[in-house]
Amino acid sequence: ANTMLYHIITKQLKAYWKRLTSVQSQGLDARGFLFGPPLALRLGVGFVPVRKKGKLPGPTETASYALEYGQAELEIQRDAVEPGKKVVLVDDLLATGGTMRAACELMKRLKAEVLECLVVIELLSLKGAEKLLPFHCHSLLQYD
Ligand SMILES: O=P(O)(O)OC[C@H]1O[C@H](OP(=O)(O)OP(=O)(O)O)[C@H](O)[C@@H]1O
Ligand SMILES: Nc1ncnc2[nH]cnc12
Repeated sequence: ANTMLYHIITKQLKAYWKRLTSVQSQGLDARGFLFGPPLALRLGVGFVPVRKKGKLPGPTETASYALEYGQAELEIQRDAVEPGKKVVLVDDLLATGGTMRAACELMKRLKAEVLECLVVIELLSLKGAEKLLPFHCHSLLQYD
C-alpha cells in the first residue's frame, strides 16, 4: 500500500544484485510474487513463479516442507528453468526456512544454480538461514 516503501525495497534488492545480469528471479508463492517481478524487471532478467502445489499445468517437480503450522508443498514446471541456469530465489520473509529450503530443493532437481536466497525480512530467532546451508540468504531487515 505504501508506494514509496515498495520502491525503496525493490531498489535495495536491485542494489544488492546489480553485479548480475545473467540470472533469473524466482518468486515464492504468494508474497514472493510482490518482490520477484520488480527485481527481475530492474535487472532485465526473467521471472519464474514457484507455486503452491496444484496450480501449474504440465510436468512439474514438487517438494514438501514443514511450516510452523503444518505441511505444504511447492511446485515448479519442469521446463521453467534450464539446467545450469543461475537463479536468485526471492521471498518476503524467512521464518523457519522450510519454504525457502523446499525452493532450493526444486532448483537442485532442475539442475539450476542457486546464487542466493533473497528476502525482505529475516526472523533471526527461528534460525532459518542455518537450514538453507550451503546456500546463503541475504535479508534487508532482521528481527529477533
Ligand atoms: O521460513 P518459513 O517458516 O517457511 O516461512 C516463510 C514463508 O511463510 C510465509 O508464507 P505462507 O506459507 O504464510 O504463504 P503465503 O505467502 O501464501 O501467505 C512467507 O511468505 C514465506 O513464504
Ligand atoms: N513467524 C512468522 N511471523 C510472521 N509471518 C510468518 N509467516 C510464516 N511464519 C511467520
